[in-house]
Amino acid sequence: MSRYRIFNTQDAIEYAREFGRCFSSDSRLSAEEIGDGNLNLVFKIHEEGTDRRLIVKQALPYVRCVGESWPLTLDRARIEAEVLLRHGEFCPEHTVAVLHHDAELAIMVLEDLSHCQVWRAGLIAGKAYPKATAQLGEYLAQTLYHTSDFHQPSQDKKADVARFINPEMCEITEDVFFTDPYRDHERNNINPDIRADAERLWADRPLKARVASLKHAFLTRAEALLHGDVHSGSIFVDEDTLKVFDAEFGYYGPMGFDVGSAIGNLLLNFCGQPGLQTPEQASAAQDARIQDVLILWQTFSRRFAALAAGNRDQALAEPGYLDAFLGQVWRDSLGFAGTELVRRTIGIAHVADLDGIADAAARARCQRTALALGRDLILSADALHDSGALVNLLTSYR
Ligand SMILES: Nc1ncnc2c1ncn2[C@@H]1O[C@H](COP(=O)(O)OP(=O)(O)O)[C@@H](O)[C@H]1O
Ligand SMILES: CSC[C@H]1O[C@H](OP(=O)(O)O)[C@H](O)[C@@H]1O
Repeated sequence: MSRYRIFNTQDAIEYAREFGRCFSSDSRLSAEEIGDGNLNLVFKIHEEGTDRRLIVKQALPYVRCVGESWPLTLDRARIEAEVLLRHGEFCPEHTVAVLHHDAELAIMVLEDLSHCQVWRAGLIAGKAYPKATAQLGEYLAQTLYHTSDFHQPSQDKKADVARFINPEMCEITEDVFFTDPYRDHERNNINPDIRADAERLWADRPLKARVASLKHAFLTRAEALLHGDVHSGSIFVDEDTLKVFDAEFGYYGPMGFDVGSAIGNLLLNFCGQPGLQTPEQASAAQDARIQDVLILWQTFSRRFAALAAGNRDQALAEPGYLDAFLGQVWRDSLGFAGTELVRRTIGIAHVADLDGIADAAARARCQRTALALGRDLILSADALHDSGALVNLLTSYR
């Protein structure tokens, strides 16, 4: 019989005391449930009179934001813990630390990062984190390179592809990223003011053909162990720190999906700026987001190339191949970034960068920008040969 049960705050306190190994036995602990994501319970445990804190995260047997009508595998908690541990081997400075996990209870104990801010909230508030995009590029290069065939021995990699197969979570992405937003589906969440724009997208056959090819890449290309949902709400930052968390969608997939999700979320913030701040502030923030995208790609691609210079596979080390491969990752990233813009605007899961805009007319304008830019990125990914071409495209949306 399974030991699984849904935790309350008292269970979380006892669990943290036993497995967190940082609280003294006679200390008084308090807990609050702080989960604001779509899927899980998250408890913050605090030792009274000290600054010692831990996080206890537990998967529910269903999608939290929908309810018990959408059952969901508990194995996602094992995957999340194991992806974070694996990414932590290669990039400990930018991966949240997993202190303990238990697959049967679908639970993990994490370092507490509440001294940092969720990046999305910071970007919406107009805060600058000058190191963040280079740090994220470093995280992506380290984790994607070290779990790819450029580094992993072939048999080890295939065993890991099986270990991280994650079919149920991938199916969610396959549906909510690549399928639902391109047709009239009950799971979509569409602002009535932009319904006509969504309907135009549903009739756009060249666009849907490109989305089909991106979905096909997501279904078939096991290039590296992805985080699987690198959005700005899955990243904590402060002036010096960047830490990625929430990796339950991890699996072996195309690298451009992680890079593109990160770029897409920077661009969602770019699109929301005219509705979030004064025109002068919005203009400066949009410049900053364009720079962020460039720095992210530059750091990722340069670090990846430097790591791959020492790669083990003689055939993959053939001169010219690495450049060709990174060119493919660039094109994939732009396409996947486009699908992130579209799905966060009219699909099931939205973002505060757009939905948080108070004025309804401004919100609709920014959502239209996100849809149009998303469409453009998907359709023109193969023609945007370098970052200069991307800057020109983004500048035309300012
Ligand atoms: N390690 C952590 N430290 C501090 N807060 C955290 C930590 N992990 C999660 N949280 C908080 O809990 C929220 C939900 O966590 P998340 O992992 O995104 O859940 P879900 O899997 O349901 O999306 C985050 O937005 C953040 O506020
Ligand atoms: C019904 S799952 C939709 C959506 O939820 C996940 O987001 P979060 O990290 O905020 O929990 C993921 O992006 C899924 O696509």
